[in-house]
Amino acid sequence: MSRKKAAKGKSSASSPCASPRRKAGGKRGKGGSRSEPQANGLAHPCRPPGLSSSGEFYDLAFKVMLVGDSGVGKTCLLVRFKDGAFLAGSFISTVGIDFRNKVLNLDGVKIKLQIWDTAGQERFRSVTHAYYRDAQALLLLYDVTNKKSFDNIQAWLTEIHEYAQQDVVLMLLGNKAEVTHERVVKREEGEKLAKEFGVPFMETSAKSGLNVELAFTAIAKELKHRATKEADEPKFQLQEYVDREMRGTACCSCRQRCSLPFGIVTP
Ligand SMILES: Nc1nc2c(ncn2[C@@H]2O[C@H](COP(=O)(O)OP(=O)(O)OP(=O)(O)O)[C@@H](O)[C@H]2O)c(=O)[nH]1
Ligand SMILES: [Mg+2]
Repeated sequence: MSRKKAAKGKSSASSPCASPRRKAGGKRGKGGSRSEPQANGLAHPCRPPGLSSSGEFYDLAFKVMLVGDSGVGKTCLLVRFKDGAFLAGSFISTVGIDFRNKVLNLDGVKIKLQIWDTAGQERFRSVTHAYYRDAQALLLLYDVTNKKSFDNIQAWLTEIHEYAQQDVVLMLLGNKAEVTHERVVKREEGEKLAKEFGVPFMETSAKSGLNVELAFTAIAKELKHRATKEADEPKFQLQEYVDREMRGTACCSCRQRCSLPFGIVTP
């Protein structure tokens, strides 16, 4: 029996192609390979789940882009998330653009994130511009020890507004949060700016691992929700999810996700 026939013969309840959420449209991605994601994140509505480049199967795939000034820690954040390691030592600035894939299992659904690591240097800006329109989510970083990177956030938001998809999932991250002595941007300032622009926010540290997993998971949850939600389902509240998750594992004084068990007060 051909695939087409089988799909026709199935009831709408059992056929993934006939279900409303699977029907959501979208072009096939560039290259049109079997596992290439569509614009709405589905690997392909009538085909088995895709296979990532690392050989892992996935149900949904999304493109996430890391943006922000040079040196804020985009590459380190990605390496921490992908490999669980911190790139210490001398700073090697990204040239152009690079990407890594990671498959997450969220409530039994395998989500492939294709994460694009952009160069923060001004001279590569035109390269970055070309990738914005394909990104379904953006993580915009500043460095809490670098005021200029924080002041530039507004310019980044203007650029995002100009080049990214209108409904792109966006989150602001204040990175290098484990640094205490050289910190020049308070968490409250980051929160205030994010509120002003209606963007979810959290502080991260690629060095300590603080909130790194949470940042990517929150983005993936939002994208999954958008791709699979039924019409009457309420919107996924990204900031609420992040706040809840941080509260769940927070120590009493720093209100941040850290390795200390709940109830331990840091000095
Ligand atoms: N203390 C601390 N240092 C960090 C952290 N993340 C990155 N760094 C350091 O900051 C420097 C820049 O990090 P990168 O990840 O290369 O910065 P980038 O944003 O990718 O920079 P470009 O590729 O030029 O855009 C490196 O020396 C890192 O070791 C962090 O969370 N804490
Ligand atoms: Mg880099």
